[in-house]
Amino acid sequence: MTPLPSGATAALGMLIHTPAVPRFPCRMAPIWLIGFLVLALSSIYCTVLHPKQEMWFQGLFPSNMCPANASAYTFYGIMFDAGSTGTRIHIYTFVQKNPEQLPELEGEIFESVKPGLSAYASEPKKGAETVRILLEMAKEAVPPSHWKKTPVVLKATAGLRLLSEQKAQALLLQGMIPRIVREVFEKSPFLVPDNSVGIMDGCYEGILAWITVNFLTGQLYGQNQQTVGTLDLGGASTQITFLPRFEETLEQTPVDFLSSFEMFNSTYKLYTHSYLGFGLKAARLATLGALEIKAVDGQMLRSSCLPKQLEAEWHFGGVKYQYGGNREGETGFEPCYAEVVKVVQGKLHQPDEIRRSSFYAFSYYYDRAADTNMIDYEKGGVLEVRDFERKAKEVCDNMDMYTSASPFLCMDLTYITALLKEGFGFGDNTLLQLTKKVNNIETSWALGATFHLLQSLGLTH
Ligand SMILES: Nc1ccn([C@@H]2O[C@H](COP(=O)(O)OP(=O)(O)O)[C@@H](O)[C@H]2O)c(=O)n1
Ligand SMILES: [Ca+2]
Repeated sequence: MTPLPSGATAALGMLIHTPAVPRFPCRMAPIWLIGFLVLALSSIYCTVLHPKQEMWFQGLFPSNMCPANASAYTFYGIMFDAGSTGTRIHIYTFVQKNPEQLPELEGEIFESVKPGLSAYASEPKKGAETVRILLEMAKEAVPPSHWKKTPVVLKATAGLRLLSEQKAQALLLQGMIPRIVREVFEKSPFLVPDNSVGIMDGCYEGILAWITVNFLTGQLYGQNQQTVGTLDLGGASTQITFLPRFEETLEQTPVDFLSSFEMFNSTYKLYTHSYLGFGLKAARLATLGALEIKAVDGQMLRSSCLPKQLEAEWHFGGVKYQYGGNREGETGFEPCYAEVVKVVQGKLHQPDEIRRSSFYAFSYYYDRAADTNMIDYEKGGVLEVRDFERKAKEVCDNMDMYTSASPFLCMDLTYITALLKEGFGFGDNTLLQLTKKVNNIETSWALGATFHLLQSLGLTH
C-alpha cells in the first residue's frame, strides 16, 4: 500500500467545545430588557471571556459573531461509513480562528442506520435511499453557504467486499450500488470529489482508526507522546494497529504488516493488519461451518455454542442460514471454545510486544462488553482480556439465563476470547480500554479518513 501523504493531518489541531446548556428564565422579560442583556453578554463574551473560559451563555452566540472572530473560517467534511452491518454518516465541523493557527475540530454529528448496503443487493435503489436520507441531515448541519465546498465521500469497508463475493452481490456491489449512491451525491448540493464512492483498503481502516483515537486522546502532538494501539472488530473483518516500541518487533514483522506515514513532523511506522473474514459475524459463519458449504439453503448448521433446543434462521448479507443447538451432543464453554478456536488458531500473526501493551478496543468488543454489563454502555470502561473469558464461561455454561436477547451471545464472547488469546496472542491480563467516543467524537476510522480527504482537496490551511 502507499503510505498516507506526508503531513496528512499535520494541519489539524483540536479543541472540542462542549458549551453548557443555557438556562432560560421562567417568566418572559420585556423585549428591551432581553435586547439589552444580549448586547451586554455578547460584549462581555467577545471581549473578555471568549478566549479564556466557557460560560453558560456561550452556547447562545454563534462562534462567528464576535468581531475578534470575524476572520474565523469554518469548514465541514462529510464521511459515510458503509459497514457490513450498517451505514453511518459523520459530519465534522472544523474552525480555523486565524491563518497562523491550526484549525480545530469543533464537533461531530453522527447518525447510523441498519442494515448495511449489502442487505440491499436485490434492491440497490432502496439502499441508496438510506444514504440519501442520512445526507439530508447534513443539509441541516451545514449552512447553505458552505454546501458547495463541503466534500462528501462514502467508503465501504472490506467487510462488504467479502460479502460481495457471494452470489449476485459481486455484480451489485461493484456496480449498481456505488453508481446509484454516486447519483445521490451528484444530486445533493455538496462537493463530490473523484472516487467519492468506493471500497476502502483494509489496512487504511486500521491506520485511520489509529489516527482518530490517538488524535482524540492528544497523542499526536505536543511532548511525551504515548500512542495507544487500536483493536476494531467489525462484522466481517477485524483490525489491529499499534506503533511498535521495540526494534525486534519491526524485524520479526512481515513487511506487508508495516506502514509508514508522517504527521505533525513525526514519522510513524505502524504495525497494522486487517483480517478479512475474522469479523464477529463472519466468525459465526465460520464456526457454524457455513463458509465451507456451497449451498447453505436448507442445511441446518449446529453448534455447541448455541442453546440446545434452538432452531432458527439468520439473514446475513442477503443469504439465509438455518442454525441450531447441539440437540444430541454437548453444549457449554468448553466444547464451544474447542469449536471456535479452530477458526483462529495459527491463522493470525502474533507480535510479542502486544502482551506488554494496552489497547483501545471498540465496535463489537465494546458492544458485547456492554451487552453483558461488563462496562457501562455510555461511558465504556477498562477490562482485562481474562474478563471476556470469565464472562464467556458464565454465559455459555448458563445459556438459558443469558441468551434470550441474542442466541449468539455465548459464541460471540467465546470468539472474542479466542481471537484475543489464541489469535493475536494477548496475555490474560492485557488491558483493554473499551471506548465508543472520546470527547463526544466517535472512535471510528471516519475522522482519520476525513483528515486525509480535506488535506488531499487542499481544504485545510
Ligand atoms: N461508528 C461506528 C461504526 C461501527 N460500530 C460498530 O461496529 C460493529 C460492526 O462493524 P461494521 O458494520 O462496521 O462491520 P465491518 O464492515 O467493519 O466488518 C458494530 O458493533 C457496530 O456497532 C460502532 O460502534 N461505531
Ligand atoms: Ca467497521
